[in-house]
Amino acid sequence: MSEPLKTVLVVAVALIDTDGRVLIAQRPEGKQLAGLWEFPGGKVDPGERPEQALIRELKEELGIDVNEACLAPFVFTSHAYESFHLLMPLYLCRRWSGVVQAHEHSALKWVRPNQLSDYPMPPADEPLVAWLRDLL
Ligand SMILES: Nc1nc2c([nH]c(=O)n2[C@@H]2O[C@H](COP(=O)(O)OP(=O)(O)OP(=O)(O)O)[C@@H](O)[C@H]2O)c(=O)[nH]1
Ligand SMILES: [Mg+2]
Repeated sequence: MSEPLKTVLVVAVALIDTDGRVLIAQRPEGKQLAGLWEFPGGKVDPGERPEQALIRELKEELGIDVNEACLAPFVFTSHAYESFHLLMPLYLCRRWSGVVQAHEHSALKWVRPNQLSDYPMPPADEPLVAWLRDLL
């Protein structure tokens, strides 16, 4: 019997601009899944609430400030990677302050929901992209 996979909680967000486009960010060289496009976010630290973690990650990764009330729970993905099991809720957010900047990614892009499938994303993100396309 193989060891059970550890479940890792990662929080992510679809930031939506006034034109209805969604922000995706390219993972930098040297990181797992480098070059793939993802939703900004990251791991929830011990003792941290998911929304707190997302607000922290958005400040670190994009330099923006988000109010917790502006984070709307949307859908989640549950995906077995080789070395861990990813559980990742995706929030929607249409309001923030500051200008998005790539502090930790190699590029950022605003994309229409029906064009998200043109960008290579981690396998766990596939169902999220389908939900965004169908529900936004
Ligand atoms: N942020 C984010 N992570 C994703 C997505 N899809 C996906 O499989 N992941 C996986 O979730 C895991 C954690 O994400 P992360 O690398 O952003 O974590 P983090 O910001 O805390 O970075 P760090 O661990 O380098 O400090 C990675 O293995 C990543 O590949 C996604 O759309 N957004
Ligand atoms: Mg991250």
